[in-house]
Amino acid sequence: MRGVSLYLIGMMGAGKTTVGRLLAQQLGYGFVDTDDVIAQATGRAITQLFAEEGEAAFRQLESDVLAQVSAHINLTVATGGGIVLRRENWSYLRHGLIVWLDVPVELLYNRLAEDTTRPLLQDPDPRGKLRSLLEQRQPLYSQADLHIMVYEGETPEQIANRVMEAIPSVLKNPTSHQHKEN
Ligand SMILES: Nc1ncnc2c1ncn2[C@@H]1O[C@H](COP(=O)(O)OP(=O)(O)O)[C@@H](O)[C@H]1O
Ligand SMILES: O=C(O)C1=C[C@@H](OP(=O)(O)O)[C@@H](O)[C@H](O)C1
Ligand SMILES: [Mg+2]
Repeated sequence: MRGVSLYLIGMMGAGKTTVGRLLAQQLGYGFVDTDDVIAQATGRAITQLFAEEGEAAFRQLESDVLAQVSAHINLTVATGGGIVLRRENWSYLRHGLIVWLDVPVELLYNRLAEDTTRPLLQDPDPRGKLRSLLEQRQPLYSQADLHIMVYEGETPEQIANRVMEAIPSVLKNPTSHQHKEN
């Protein structure tokens, strides 16, 4: 990887935080979760931030955090599912290798049905909400460097292993990141 950071994108519940942690261990990288950084910096949980400041304020914080994180190498970064929405965020994500964890809506729903920490899913029809969010975001997620389809029953370890195996096929030519060696 030569220090190139990994950015995990995908829907809420896709496993970015869980798989990202494993990938950081395997790569010997640091691990950053943009939601955690925001929560620590503000002293407020994501749900509380959405309720008190609104989504727009959260998105601004998210961009600010991503901008700072993208200055570093040797990181695995778990992003929030909506990071793809702002165009400016892509210029930061492109500092590293972008991996889309693509998980079917039914699986996302099963994982998050009892979860109260995703404010956007506090909706009378959470399954429909997941579907409409995915429909809106799919064209954005598909701009990732690596598309990992996740299947029912796969463990986080198995998914992390598949990401590791797929990385060499898309690793950007190091000469595009660094000066050519003489
Ligand atoms: N491969 C998996 N199989 C089963 N459950 C998973 C898997 N990956 C993550 N989870 C669970 O799904 C939920 C969402 O995972 P998380 O890593 O927080 O996703 P994200 O950060 O993409 O929202 C958590 O409860 C987590 O334990
Ligand atoms: O999809 C989204 O817009 C969001 C996803 C969440 O992160 P995860 O993708 O880690 O659940 C969190 O950033 C916030 O609740 C908004
Ligand atoms: Mg997460």
